Amino acid sequence: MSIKPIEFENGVCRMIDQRLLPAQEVWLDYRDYRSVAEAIQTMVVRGAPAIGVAAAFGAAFAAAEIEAEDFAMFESQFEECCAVLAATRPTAVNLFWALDRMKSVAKANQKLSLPDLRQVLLDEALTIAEDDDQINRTMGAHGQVLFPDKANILTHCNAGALATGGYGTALGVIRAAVEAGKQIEVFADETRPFWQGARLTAWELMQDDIPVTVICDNMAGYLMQQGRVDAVIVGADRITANGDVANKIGTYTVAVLAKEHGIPFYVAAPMSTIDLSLTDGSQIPIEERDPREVTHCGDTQLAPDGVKVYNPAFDVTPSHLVTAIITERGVVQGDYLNGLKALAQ
Ligand SMILES: CSC[C@@H](O)[C@@H](O)C(=O)COP(=O)(O)O
Repeated sequence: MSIKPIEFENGVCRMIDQRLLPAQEVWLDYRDYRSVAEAIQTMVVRGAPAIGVAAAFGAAFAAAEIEAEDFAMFESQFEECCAVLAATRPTAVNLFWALDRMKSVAKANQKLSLPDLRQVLLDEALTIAEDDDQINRTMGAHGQVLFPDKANILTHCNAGALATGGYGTALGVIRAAVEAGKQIEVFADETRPFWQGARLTAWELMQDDIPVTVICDNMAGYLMQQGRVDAVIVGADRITANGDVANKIGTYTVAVLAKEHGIPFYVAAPMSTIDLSLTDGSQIPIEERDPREVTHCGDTQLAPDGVKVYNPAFDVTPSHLVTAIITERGVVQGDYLNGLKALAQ
């Protein structure tokens, strides 16, 4: 069993507030697209696929709020609402993928009455959510064969059930290995500044009784040097046509360390994270977030008042450091340019 961070029932979208985990398990109710946009921006919901699922429900709420006499009028208002949702976070391409899918579905059903069109859009959001869970299970089955029994696996950030429609990408592969009967130990980087590893990965793996040890971000090299890491697996926010991978800040550092120590570095991501419109990682927009995430931990101040802060939320790992990319359509190794293109066809 694994948690689903986004649920929908009786016209209400419920999301577990990931800012409060693991100390408090609070579910928040959403009924309109502006508050969904705020939930994405403030990281109530986070993780590339989960952001896509939330945005799809946001778009469905927007459709329910729009009053229009014809499709042209509906479409222009719908696009404005989708632009509000799209402006929340720039790096994870799943956000734009989900909104584009909702806009295409609206266009394809433009002959429907407004109530029917609203229902079709809500059904599409529900499908995006359900499909994501299934995609992750398929990805897990493809990826778990890469892990030997008794493997110690290092992961960065949270690419688990909490970051998706369910089951997880990187943690989905780990779950699948455990379900296949393998004994797996996980090292979770704490993942400063938002602590996705210490707070979220540790919490969800403990819920499923998968052994996990939290380490500070600067401990990964020491562990690798001691031969205590057999493989690294992470998720992705955007993968470009040549296989460059944007993921949580600090992922690049882990990939360089893995290369130095001859440890395989795997990336697990659904096809909706692959952006073939970008040739390489230098074109990926990198989000910069509030300096307070660096200077404070909750209400505790960690750095002097007024100090200059730089807070990029993601970095790009060049494809030559990536051993394989695991998707629901199969595993690509080496020639990412042709391999990813072939999977996308
Ligand atoms: C399956 S999630 C993959 C990535 O989205 C994840 O590793 C990550 O970087 C999340 O960043 P976040 O800032 O928490 O949204």
